[in-house]
Amino acid sequence: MNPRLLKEVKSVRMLLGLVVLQGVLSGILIIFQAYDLADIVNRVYLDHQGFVHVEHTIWSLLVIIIARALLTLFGETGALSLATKIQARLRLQLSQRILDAGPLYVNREQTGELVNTVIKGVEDLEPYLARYIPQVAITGLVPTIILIEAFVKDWITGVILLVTIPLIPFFMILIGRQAESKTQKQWEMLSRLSAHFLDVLQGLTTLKLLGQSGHQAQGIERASDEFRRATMASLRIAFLSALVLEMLASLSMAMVAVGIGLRLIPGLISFQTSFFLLVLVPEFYLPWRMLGTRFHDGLNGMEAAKRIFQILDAPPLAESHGTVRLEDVDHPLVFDQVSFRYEDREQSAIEDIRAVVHPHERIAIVGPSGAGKSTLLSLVMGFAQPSQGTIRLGTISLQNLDLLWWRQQISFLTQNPYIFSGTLRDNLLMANPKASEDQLEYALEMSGAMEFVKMLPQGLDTYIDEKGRGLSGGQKQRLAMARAFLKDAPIVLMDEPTANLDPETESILWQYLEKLLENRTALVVAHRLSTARRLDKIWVMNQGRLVQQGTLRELETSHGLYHELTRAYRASSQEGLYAALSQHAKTL
Ligand SMILES: Nc1ncnc2c1ncn2[C@@H]1O[C@H](COP(=O)(O)OP(=O)(O)OP(=O)(O)O)[C@@H](O)[C@H]1O
Repeated sequence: MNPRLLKEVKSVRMLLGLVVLQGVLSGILIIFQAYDLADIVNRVYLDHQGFVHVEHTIWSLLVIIIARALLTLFGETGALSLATKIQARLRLQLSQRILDAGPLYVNREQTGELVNTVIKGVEDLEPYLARYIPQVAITGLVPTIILIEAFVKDWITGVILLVTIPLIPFFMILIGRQAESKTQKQWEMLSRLSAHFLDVLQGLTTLKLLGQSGHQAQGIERASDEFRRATMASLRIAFLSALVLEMLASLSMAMVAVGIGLRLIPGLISFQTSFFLLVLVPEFYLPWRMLGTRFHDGLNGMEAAKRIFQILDAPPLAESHGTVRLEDVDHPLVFDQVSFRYEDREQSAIEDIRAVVHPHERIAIVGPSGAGKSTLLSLVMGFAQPSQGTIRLGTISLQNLDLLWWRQQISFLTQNPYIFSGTLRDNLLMANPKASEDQLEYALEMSGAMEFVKMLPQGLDTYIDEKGRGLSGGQKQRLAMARAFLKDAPIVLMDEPTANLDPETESILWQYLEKLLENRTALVVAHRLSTARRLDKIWVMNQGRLVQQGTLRELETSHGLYHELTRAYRASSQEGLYAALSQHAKTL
């Protein structure tokens, strides 16, 4: 068993103990049941005794049957509650883990596959935890008790049982190995199918415009066909296993029956003992047969457990666990030889950045695609730790700061702000749950969102669908800005929030953004030169390095990269800016 899952199971060992105890008690009752049954048949058919003589045995049989039914009921409930307890805890741990790991981790993983693991994977654990695990313990105990009883009653039957039983686990292991690899394949195929489907959903607009939706439908069909084949292959193994177990158990039972029959005719064994043994022997093999079936039912869970613990135990993308909280953030933000490399990349995304952001200074970061601008912001937000060097607030390394506190000091505006399903009010209050109605109104006014919120039928209580469907890009940006005003954090990070908007909306929004940036420290990834010009200083990045920095005037008068950029920008479009930047950087 997966050692990590074992640890989880151990945490509910009391419950597991009760479930196994129920199985064992039920097994012991089977012996009494067989005994009563044999006694009744013996008295009525062989000794021709009347009802009065067997009445108490019939009552005893009835009590045993009812007791076994009750035990089964308790056992089932206990096993299910054992499984749901572990499942609930794993679901919580997984979501916590994914939330803690942050956006860089989620970007790295395939979202569809993650969803599949958290939802279906955890669900698949139920048959494994509730049925297979208790059955392992029951299979170890019940046949042993029956075996001892068989030896006591008739040692020849005992020997036959003892000799035939190892064949069953032997074949189970043999077939089990095959089944495991087939189930692994089945799980991979399902994950691929989920990931593919989610990919298609998220990229539907692009696919439609590229005329690729038909092609993708074929892709889904292919993935689904592969999944079907993998499922059939694992089902074939499960059927084969059931067949082999059934055959082995039947053959063994036949051997016992022949052995008893041969001795019954010459009177070497009594009828009652023979009947008792014949009723009992199938119960000896039953736990093994059930173990086989439950093993196959639980295989998906075993496979899912591997992936679940892979996620839970993956090295964190380095959330820090510092505890330092400062009075305020009016200290320089120092980048001291900062480098960062993504785990699966050879080249560093950030290379030896040395710079200082003074309090209330507003920095524009420019550079071509892939220069490392977003990664730099991620490092500041603590989504990952530098591979080398440190980022410090004054003298304190970000790693030593209490991350929760640090993130409270930061507002982040992106190109595509996320609006959660819920009311507009819910969305705004996320930034400051204690905000008063006045503060909400102020934030809406300051971000220019009031105008359109007023027009909505239910104002702030209007329900917004997933991802802010029904709102324009500019409206979403205004709401994001309102969140930033509400949060009132002293540091603002932006990944140029107006980059996707038309020039007119952009210039209106900037009137509000400038108010937001007043008296705050800001790092703004600028995709437009006009944005860069609005801020105090400009950092020019290329291939992870900070290749130039200074005020607009300094950069314009120096014969550096920025000079090239502005020339290119004036000569053509913003694409020209970045093309020139890349070209220039290569010659540096
Ligand atoms: N999650 C990730 N895993 C692995 N590599 C990544 C990841 N995110 C970014 N990178 C790589 O790191 C480098 C820097 O990327 P980054 O997104 O920081 O650049 P950028 O300057 O913000 O680009 P853009 O302007 O296109 O957003 C790139 O080479 C990119 O491929």
